Amino acid sequence: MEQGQIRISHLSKSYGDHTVFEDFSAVFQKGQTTCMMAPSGAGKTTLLRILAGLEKADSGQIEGLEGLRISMVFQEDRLCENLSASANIRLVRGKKPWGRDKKLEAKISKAMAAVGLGGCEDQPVREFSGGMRQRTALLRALYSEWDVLFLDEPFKGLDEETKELVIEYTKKQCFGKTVIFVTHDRSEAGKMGGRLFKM
Ligand SMILES: Nc1ncnc2c1ncn2[C@@H]1O[C@H](COP(=O)(O)OP(=O)(O)OP(=O)(O)O)[C@@H](O)[C@H]1O
Repeated sequence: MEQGQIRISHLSKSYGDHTVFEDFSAVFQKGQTTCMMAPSGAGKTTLLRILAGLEKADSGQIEGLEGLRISMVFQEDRLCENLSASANIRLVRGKKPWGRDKKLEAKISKAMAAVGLGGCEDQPVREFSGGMRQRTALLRALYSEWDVLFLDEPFKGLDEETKELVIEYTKKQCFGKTVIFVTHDRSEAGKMGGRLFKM
């Protein structure tokens, strides 16, 4: 296998009688963003879950992810309701939610301000709107220590102005890194840049 690639070979996955994909092969370059586009139900989330090791394929092979640290933004935010936004993000750095780390907190505040969440650091996420939660989940994924990042429609439902801000920030954080970004939205794909892959 060539260095610097994630290689998917002859992957098949069914749920009962329903075949999600069969004999699917693809190559993703490391150190780049790949925007993966496909219609709803094509199996994008299933593929990301298999790549992340959360689900097993029925057959096929995945090479190039061995030993790499994976981070992921799910379609659901999966936040800890009673923790503040900042504590949710700190958790993935192995920090206790109630502990204080001034340097990290300053970094988190800066990141939150960059995505339009300035001043909300200490607010419990149960008080957040859907869009605020979504951005917190995105920052949490970006702030974990990762080699490969999977983004499953992370900008869906954000208003256009916020989306611009968040894509700009995400793009900066992902520059030169291995990212697989799933979206239906051609304009989001265009704004994130990178290679377009149609599933
Ligand atoms: N746990 C499951 N059990 C049974 N069927 C499933 C399961 N997960 C996914 N599916 C089915 O597999 C197909 C692919 O689902 P998946 O969520 O991967 O698609 P997707 O391309 O990500 O769709 P969307 O863009 O709408 O999120 C769908 O038909 C879905 O109903």
